[in-house]
Amino acid sequence: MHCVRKVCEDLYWVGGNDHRLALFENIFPLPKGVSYNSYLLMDEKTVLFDTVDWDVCRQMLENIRHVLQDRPLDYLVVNHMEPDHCEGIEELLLRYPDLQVISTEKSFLLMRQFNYPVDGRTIEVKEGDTMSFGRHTIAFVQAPMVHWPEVMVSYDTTNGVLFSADAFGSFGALDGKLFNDEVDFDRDWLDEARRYYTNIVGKYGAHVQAIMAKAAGLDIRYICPLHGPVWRSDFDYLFDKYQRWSTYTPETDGVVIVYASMYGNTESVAQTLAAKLTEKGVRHVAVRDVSNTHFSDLIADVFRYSHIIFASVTYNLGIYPLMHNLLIDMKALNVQKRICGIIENGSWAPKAGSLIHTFLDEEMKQMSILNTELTVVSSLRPDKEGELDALAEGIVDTMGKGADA
Ligand SMILES: Cc1cc2nc3c(=O)[nH]c(=O)nc-3n(C[C@H](O)[C@H](O)[C@H](O)COP(=O)(O)O)c2cc1C
Repeated sequence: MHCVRKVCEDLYWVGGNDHRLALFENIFPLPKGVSYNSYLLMDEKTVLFDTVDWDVCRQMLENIRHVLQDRPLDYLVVNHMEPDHCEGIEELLLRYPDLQVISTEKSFLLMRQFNYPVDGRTIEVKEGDTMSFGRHTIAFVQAPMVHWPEVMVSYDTTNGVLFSADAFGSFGALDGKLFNDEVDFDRDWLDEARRYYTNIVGKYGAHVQAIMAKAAGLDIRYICPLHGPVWRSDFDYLFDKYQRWSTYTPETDGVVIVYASMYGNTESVAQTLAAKLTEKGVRHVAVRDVSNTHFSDLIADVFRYSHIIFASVTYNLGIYPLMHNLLIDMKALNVQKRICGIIENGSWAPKAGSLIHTFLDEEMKQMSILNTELTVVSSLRPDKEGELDALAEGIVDTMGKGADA
């Protein structure tokens, strides 16, 4: 059965939703599913913007057939040549023998590498090129590294629709609700949108800034991303989030305490610190066990909060492996400009604290470390509580002051 939504005059969402896929990119859990968005423009020519993953390809084909009725598909614009948006290409080329594919030089190179049979059916576009399909004229804008090097976005100069590729996307299936104003985005979508952005595009903040600067000059009325809701209102809300995330500016004045604990003693310190902070009036305090929180959630948290407290046991003279992995992931995704606190635990030769300190200091950018570092020897005894209080004070004193505090 077809499942289509009208976006605006002449334009239809013809993508698909998937609740069965366990892991996006074979790594990120999808508790709320995922959508693959594909958009069909019905002008004097018919133009499809991107395709979908193989899992929902039949759904997309049925949707396209339903909207086209007996018309052929004339053009396919490929804004992003990642396979989750391209698995429909081959099938479309077979079904529509006159179909031509519009994309960038790099994108066609990738298409050939991935064995999509596009040869002889390509129209190459570059920055600033436009094509008219009747009433609608589309401008093509390069957006390299948002999130692959070949990416472009397409802008319909006639009605202000921006086909934004992976930018402004989110994990989560649409489940019938296409537009941002049909959902409570802040309540139901923001966490998954943050997890999507920070883990998928987070590394490329400077490139996201570049495309946002280009977008600022456009009269945008709709943003059509490749995953998640279509935006047709509240652009300031969305741009504010993207501005913060892409400049590594915290979204929330608050603390995420990430702990690694094998027997519960370090966990107990983390809980006590959380209680002390809450008592001191800090409203946003999150406590995460590094062993049972998926790293993609931890990455979303460290992008979100102004303060990160690392509380780790020493493990064979090193940092607990999962905590070490988190630090490596944070570095890989360019996390920076945070205020950090360190709590270490060791029973005979505590080392985790100094190693975390060195990592933050030498491997990462603009991480400000509170000088109230705390060493716990096996368990926190009452005579050490003053040191934990001092750490809590240091956190409260630097709240709202950014990483330069
Ligand atoms: C496998 C293993 C390796 C450890 N290696 C060290 C170590 O190299 N140096 C040290 O001081 N403590 C070491 N410890 C002790 C822990 O760092 C920590 O003090 C202890 O597990 C209590 O904290 P917890 O209850 O939060 O797990 C080790 C513990 C385990 C189980």
